[in-house]
Amino acid sequence: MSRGAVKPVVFVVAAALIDADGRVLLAQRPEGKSMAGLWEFPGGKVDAGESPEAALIRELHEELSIDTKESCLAPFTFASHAYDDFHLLMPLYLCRRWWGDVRPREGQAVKWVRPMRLADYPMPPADVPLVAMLRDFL
Ligand SMILES: Nc1nc2c([nH]c(=O)n2[C@H]2C[C@H](O)[C@@H](COP(=O)(O)OP(=O)(O)OP(=O)(O)O)O2)c(=O)[nH]1
Repeated sequence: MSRGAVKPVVFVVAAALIDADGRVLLAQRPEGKSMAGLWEFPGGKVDAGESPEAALIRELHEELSIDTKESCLAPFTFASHAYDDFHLLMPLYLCRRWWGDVRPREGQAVKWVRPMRLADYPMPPADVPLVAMLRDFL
């Protein structure tokens, strides 16, 4: 039985922000980053010693200048995906309540997208199953 190549597991948290019209926020990965140009759920890597929820609250603040709290983050599903050089483990939370207007702070384009239209936006391969689940759920 092959155990496969050992890759570092990278722990990333992400949120599907859902507005009052049931649209989901996607953010475009900026030039200079890996997978530039693809659309993703806002979020980022969990720091050592940080809880997933605290990391997500921090990332939403840093990237979009919104504030939310742990009780507004509902665990939904997760991605487990082997990229060439690392294995991504990424819980996806649903978030319907936050404070402040979405203001992208890192030069990224953002877009509110109806669930049925999510597939029109090219996303990282890890996200493809998540999008199908979101579309079915919302
Ligand atoms: N935030 C987010 N990251 C995602 C998604 N799908 C997906 O494969 N990723 C990957 C892209 C990155 O490799 C990693 C997130 O890292 P990050 O956003 O904190 O940091 P980064 O782009 O600077 O990372 P890097 O890959 O350029 O080192 O997770 C997603 O929907 N949202």
